Amino acid sequence: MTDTLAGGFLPFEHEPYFDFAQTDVAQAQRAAFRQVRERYVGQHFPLYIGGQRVEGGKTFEVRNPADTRETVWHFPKATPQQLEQAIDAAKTAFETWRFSDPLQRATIFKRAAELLRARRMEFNAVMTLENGKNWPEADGEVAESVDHFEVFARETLRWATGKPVYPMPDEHVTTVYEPIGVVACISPWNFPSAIPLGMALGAIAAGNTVVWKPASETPLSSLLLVELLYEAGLPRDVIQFITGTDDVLGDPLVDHKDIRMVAFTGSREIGCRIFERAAKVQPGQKWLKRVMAEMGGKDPTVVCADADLEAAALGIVQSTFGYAGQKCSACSRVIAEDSIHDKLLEMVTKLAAEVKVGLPEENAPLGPVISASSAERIMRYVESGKQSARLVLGGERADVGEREGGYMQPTIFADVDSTDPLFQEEIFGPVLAFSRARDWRHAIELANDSDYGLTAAFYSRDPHKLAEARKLMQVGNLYLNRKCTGALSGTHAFGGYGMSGTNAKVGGPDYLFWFLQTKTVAQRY
Ligand SMILES: NC(=O)c1ccc[n+]([C@@H]2O[C@H](COP(=O)([O-])OP(=O)(O)OC[C@H]3O[C@@H](n4cnc5c(N)ncnc54)[C@H](O)[C@@H]3O)[C@@H](O)[C@H]2O)c1
Ligand SMILES: N[C@@H](CCC=O)C(=O)O
Repeated sequence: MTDTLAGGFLPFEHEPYFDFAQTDVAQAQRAAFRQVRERYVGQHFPLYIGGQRVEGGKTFEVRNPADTRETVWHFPKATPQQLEQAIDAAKTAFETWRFSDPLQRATIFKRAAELLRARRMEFNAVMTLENGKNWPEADGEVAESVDHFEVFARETLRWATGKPVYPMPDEHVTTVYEPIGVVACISPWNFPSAIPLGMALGAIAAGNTVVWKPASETPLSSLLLVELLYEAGLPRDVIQFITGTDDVLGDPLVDHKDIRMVAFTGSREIGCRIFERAAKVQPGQKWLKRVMAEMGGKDPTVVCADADLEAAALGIVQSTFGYAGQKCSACSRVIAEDSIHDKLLEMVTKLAAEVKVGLPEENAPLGPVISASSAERIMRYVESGKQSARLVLGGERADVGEREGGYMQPTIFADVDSTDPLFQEEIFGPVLAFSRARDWRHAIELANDSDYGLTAAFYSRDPHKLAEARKLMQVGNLYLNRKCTGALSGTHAFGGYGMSGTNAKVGGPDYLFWFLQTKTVAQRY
């Protein structure tokens, strides 16, 4: 695709994934695990405030979800004073960065893309060790991070030129976009690279400065990106990187008078809390805070009687059990037309039963969930589901020998009522609810029967049904005849409807507007 808006950059292509079926590629990934273990395991990592490396003080341990007895690395617990220093440093840096040349910003992102491309396997290995993704899942996310650098380079230049207005004979009028200030970027553990990077690049592409607070489960995937941006030429005080506990870095960061915007991705509970708290104008605060809150999902796959059932079954299994169902976009409900329901259930169950549980570092298809507490929470849903619905597959923790981790069998329930928590609540684990619809219109009604509205898949060969689905399905990301996970930066702008959040659409053509304010200048001669 030739990008006419890219200000002179070369054509854009999504970063291709590694083919781990090739022996040499698999060997290279194994070697990267050995190097990462030698280089990083056991290390203590710093904060970055005002461009300075900050070490010392209390720390916390990051555990390997594949065996939670293993501590992989240590990060600082920032103090309230360090939070204050970080916000202050970002505020000072804004006074310079806000006037930086957009071409300089874009060039830094292009350079960062090159640097990351050269280190993808290392970043994959780090992610696997701290968050339990298998090789292709980690690789998909690191490739998405490369795409983000390339896309945001282009978006920086596209927004730099302002927009045309209807002309007046006696005035020269321009509409231009300006940065807004200090942006707090707060991110979840399940996409520790692409998600915080998308929010931080949105902020700095627009000329803002950043206080980056990663999830405590997965800070190294984020820290390495910050250091990569420094290496690519980003002035070091543009991003402050702080880690620690939520009592110090949660409400106090959101409430701070000098924070202009909170860019958050995570749970509905915390997103709603941030939305509410940020609405209060603090003493000394000179703006209404902007809040981007991208939250959970309860994503359905609708299968019509005329659909390609093999494609649907494969898409369902991939999007439900990939990364143990821990994607906001994961399929967690299947709504099938009555006439094909039983056949589809049988096909999905057969495929799901073949999804082997094992170690992410050995590239098993189904790895552990992030923590013991997460596994316990998921098992509570499973146990209650055994009373309210029909268990078809799994339903137990999985045994992987010596390792201690949240390993779970792929689990499927059938005859799930639309009022059941299995149908309504985000479980965030390898658990699928099957429900029967009278016909395809009823299936769409059931799919829409949710507080959430993030992603959905819809399978049919009938152009009329596909057209109706386009209009009626209430989600931010609708996928027709394909699985509901795997949005690509620059192409599938990502963000949901309803309680899935503010519909920010990262990677899309309007995303940078979130981080900008608009100035109209009218001049008479
Ligand atoms: N819509 C999306 O694009 C998207 C993408 C990925 C994940 N998610 C959602 O994220 C959730 C899983 O992530 P999680 O468990 O890390 O979410 P979480 O809400 O528990 O934590 C997210 C971040 O918020 C921080 N936090 C905690 N308390 C805070 C407070 N009071 N104020 C400010 N920040 C606070 C955490 O430390 C973490 O960095 C799921 O619900 C998933 O669907 C959504
Ligand atoms: N953007 C990812 C999901 C991120 C949420 O966890 C996808 O499209 O599958």
